[in-house]
Amino acid sequence: MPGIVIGLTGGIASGKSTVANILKEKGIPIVDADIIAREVVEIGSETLNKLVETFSPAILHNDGSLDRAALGSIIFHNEEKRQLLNSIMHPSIRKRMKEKTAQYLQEGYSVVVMDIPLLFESKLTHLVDKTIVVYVDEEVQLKRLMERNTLSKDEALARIHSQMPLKEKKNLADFVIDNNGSLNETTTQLQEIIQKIQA
Ligand SMILES: CC(C)(COP(=O)(O)OP(=O)(O)OC[C@H]1O[C@@H](n2cnc3c(N)ncnc32)[C@H](O)[C@@H]1O)[C@@H](O)C(=O)NCCC(=O)NCCS
Ligand SMILES: Nc1ncnc2c1ncn2[C@@H]1O[C@H](COP(=O)(O)OP(=O)(O)OP(=O)(O)O)[C@@H](O)[C@H]1O
Repeated sequence: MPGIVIGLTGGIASGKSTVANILKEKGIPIVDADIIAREVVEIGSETLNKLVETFSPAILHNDGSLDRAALGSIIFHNEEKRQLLNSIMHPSIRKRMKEKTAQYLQEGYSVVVMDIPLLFESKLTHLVDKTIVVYVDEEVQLKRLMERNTLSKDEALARIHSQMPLKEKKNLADFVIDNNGSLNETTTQLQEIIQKIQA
């Protein structure tokens, strides 16, 4: 019986990693796009060199590593530059995500989760069998993002508005987790969804 691939998505700071960690504790492997996005821009990588050519060496720290805050302040305030960034980074991220997912399925896992923030924006739903959206109200999302990343309201809103509205994603999902409440409430919803998917 081939394994089921679940696409986990939501909005920035909506709780995808929090949900992914609960799944990890259940022994379900997670293929995390954000982690892979860090791997593909390691010092000396072709992708990082392309980013420097495109956005200038101002996006590097003195040690040659990517200054994530510097690049973020450029692309989250400029749609054209964000699309340019995506065209440079997404092919290698997507390739590596597919490889990791295929590897877990080959190892015999019955469920594999792909944690992809831009699952719907990047039209990647063909890679997964079922989708789960982690939903929060925008004011909760804004508060949690500002607190977690110590961002100004303006910076946090720029990031939130660089993605498809969560209300839209909610309507596209096979399953929705309402993460406005406690971690326990989120865990209960997740357990019910996993039981339905594995049934
Ligand atoms: C711009 C970067 C360097 C900022 O790094 P930073 O450490 O501040 O953020 P981090 O990587 O933790 O991402 C935080 C969240 O931002 C959102 N986000 C990231 N990239 C994008 C993007 N291109 N468009 C919209 N939202 C994005 C996601 O919700 C992500 O979970 C980084 O976000 C990045 O490399 N983005 C491009 C890769 C990408 O598109 N990742 C999403 C894969 S689906
Ligand atoms: N149910 C909850 N109650 C309170 N705080 C929460 C809850 N879920 C998540 N958080 C907190 O909100 C913040 C964002 O959660 P998390 O990092 O899981 O979101 P994310 O969707 O993975 O974010 P990103 O898009 O940046 O990857 C974190 O500080 C997390 O601890």
